[in-house]
Amino acid sequence: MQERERIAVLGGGSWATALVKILSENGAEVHWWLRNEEDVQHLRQYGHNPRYLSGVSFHLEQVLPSNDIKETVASANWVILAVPAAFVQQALSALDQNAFEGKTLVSAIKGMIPGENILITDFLEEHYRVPAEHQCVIAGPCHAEEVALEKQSYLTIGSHDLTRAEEFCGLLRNRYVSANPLQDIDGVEYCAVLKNIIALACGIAHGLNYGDNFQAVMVSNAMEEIERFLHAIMPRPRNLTGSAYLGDLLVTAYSQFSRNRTFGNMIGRGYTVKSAQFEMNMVAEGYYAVQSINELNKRLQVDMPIVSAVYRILYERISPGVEIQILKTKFK
Ligand SMILES: NC(=O)C1=CN([C@@H]2O[C@H](COP(=O)(O)OP(=O)(O)OC[C@H]3O[C@@H](n4cnc5c(N)ncnc54)[C@H](OP(=O)(O)O)[C@@H]3O)[C@@H](O)[C@H]2O)C=CC1
Ligand SMILES: O=C(CO)COP(=O)(O)O
Repeated sequence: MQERERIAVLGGGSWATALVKILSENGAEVHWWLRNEEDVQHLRQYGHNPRYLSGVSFHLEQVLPSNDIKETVASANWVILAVPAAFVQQALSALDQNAFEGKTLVSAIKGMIPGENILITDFLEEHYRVPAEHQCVIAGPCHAEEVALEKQSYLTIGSHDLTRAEEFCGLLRNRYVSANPLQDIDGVEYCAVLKNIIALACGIAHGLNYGDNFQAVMVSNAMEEIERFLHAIMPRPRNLTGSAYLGDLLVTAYSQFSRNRTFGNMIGRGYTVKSAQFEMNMVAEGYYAVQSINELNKRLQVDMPIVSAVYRILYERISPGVEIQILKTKFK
């Protein structure tokens, strides 16, 4: 009999929960690290994550929840990181530098390490010596909430090593998930970071009562902004209309499930950053990412009017109304 794949999933939020569902239902043995002891106890007793996608049931012979990150990582060949970027350093702090030796690391994170302003894959290479070719990223337009409902979804697995990416695609594919490999790992990682910032801008405009006509122009201008940034930081031929680029931007910009759009909408309606964060109970990666991209762009000097507007609104307390009014004059 073929041995089961052993996969570690690190993180207890919506995306980690959705990934555990897909992987365990496909027959893998999933070692699942959650930071909260009570959540682990609840999962062990009832087979549900009490706080995220709580309607999803897990078979406990295949899903092994734990608070012990060392043991969780040591038990698996594949390690999936699904913690919001801002908490990655804290989450991994109990692990030593060689903890990931011989394993494939898969980042499901759409964010950057704040302060260091680097991608997750670069962080893993620099701090945990994980070679670039041992890494994958999960990209594509896919909300955890729709995975829970088993709605048709598409994922793109980025990796320098296409064989490894294809192997991981095989662990994900099922009745409602299609998965395809792609070599542009840095491009999809940066694009995922940027689309969250654009979704904040879309939410802000919606909160200010701008309509679909304006948002469509915002999104098409955003695609040009993303293209300029990618060309400056990681030039290579890529098809930006692909679902891991344009598709991911569209789902975040328009979906009712989008954390970033929801957060932006609250800001547009006059909430402070603190009150919007308190109200949401989930993490809008774009809030942290806009600071990193703004910092990187001091060197690159790419023309990024939407990203700059979001930065000024969130970090310099410039009025959302004023910033969107300025953008209005720049769009065509
Ligand atoms: N949700 C989605 O559909 C998708 C998400 N992603 C990406 O997945 C990553 C994880 O996001 P997602 O699952 O949505 O997260 P959620 O917003 O659903 O949940 C927030 C998570 O952050 C944790 N958290 C909050 N505050 C802290 C803190 N101070 N220290 C440590 N952990 C904290 C929470 O832990 P606790 O519950 O213990 O408070 C919880 O696990 C992000 O990079 C996101 O962009 C990618 C694709 C789809
Ligand atoms: O990246 C995501 C879906 O592809 C999730 O981010 P949002 O919740 O902000 O849309």
